[in-house]
Amino acid sequence: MRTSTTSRRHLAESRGALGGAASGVPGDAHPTNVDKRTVLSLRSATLAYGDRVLWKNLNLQVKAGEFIAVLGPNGTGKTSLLRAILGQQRLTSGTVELLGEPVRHGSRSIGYIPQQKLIEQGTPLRAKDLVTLGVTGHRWGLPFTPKAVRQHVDEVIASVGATAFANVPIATLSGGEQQRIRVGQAIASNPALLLCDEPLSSLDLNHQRVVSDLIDDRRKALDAAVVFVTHDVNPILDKVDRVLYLAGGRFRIGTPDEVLRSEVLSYMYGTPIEVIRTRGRVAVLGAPEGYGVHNHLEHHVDEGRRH
Ligand SMILES: Nc1ncnc2c1ncn2[C@@H]1O[C@H](COP(=O)(O)OP(=O)(O)OP(=O)(O)O)[C@@H](O)[C@H]1O
Repeated sequence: MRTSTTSRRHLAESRGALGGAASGVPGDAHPTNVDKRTVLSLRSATLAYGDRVLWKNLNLQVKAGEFIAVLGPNGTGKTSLLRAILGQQRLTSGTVELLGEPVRHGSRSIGYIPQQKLIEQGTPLRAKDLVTLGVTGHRWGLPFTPKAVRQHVDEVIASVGATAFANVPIATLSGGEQQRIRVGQAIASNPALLLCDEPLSSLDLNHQRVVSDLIDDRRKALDAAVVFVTHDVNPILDKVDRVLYLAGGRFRIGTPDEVLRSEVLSYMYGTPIEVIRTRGRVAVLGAPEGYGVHNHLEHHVDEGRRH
């Protein structure tokens, strides 16, 4: 049985998960939530490109059903973290395990939802073909799709609300419709872990809600863990159990209330940062030039002040 959001939050808080910086304090040193399956485990994980250390001594255990948001400015290594979990990027040191085994490239236990990018006109694939690819993987191209697979694909397509456009060339669909299909493709193999790389970027507010609800529904239905990279936590704030915040070569892990605080982010950025909560949204003000984020959040604060 799944725990409620409140009790899951409580569990996350009781883990005392806040901590971890480039200086080496581990983030998740004492996970006590032993009643749930550990899906993803990073231990003393460090990634450097040459002399440039993106993150160091990162410890993170993610349980089945847990929703983790990965936040931080451009270039801090969020996508590199996903690549390491996907087995596409070797760690400089430390380990990353999926369901107790070292990660390997092409694992069927991971569903990956990439950034929203419009598919080129003329691409011959139908929505249904893309979801079938999520089931058959490397066996794509077989002349014959077994009936059981076809039935499963239909169920997945129905679960993401895409039945009406299942047979339409995907390039002709809207951005929101295409992103539904990508969610369908990612969940088609019933993955234990869903990795989402800014899946809401360039979607309008309505479709951000639709797609984030879809991911969350699938998380609940599959008891899947979710690691969700985003520049704006607000569309998913009500779903997030814990945040991994990367900035300035440092990281912090904890509940949104623990991490999204002025004193925590000021320390990480090395400059005064103001975190404001308004109308259930979070705004981060004062990130230094060059960090390239959060300007859009200031917009939300302005909106709040106008009303
Ligand atoms: N294979 C690589 N070799 C060298 N440097 C790399 C490599 N991959 C990424 N980088 C660099 O590492 C840094 C982190 O990149 P990454 O894409 O992980 O950041 P990010 O936090 O996802 O950024 P954004 O928010 O802009 O998408 C960037 O400066 C990038 O140029």
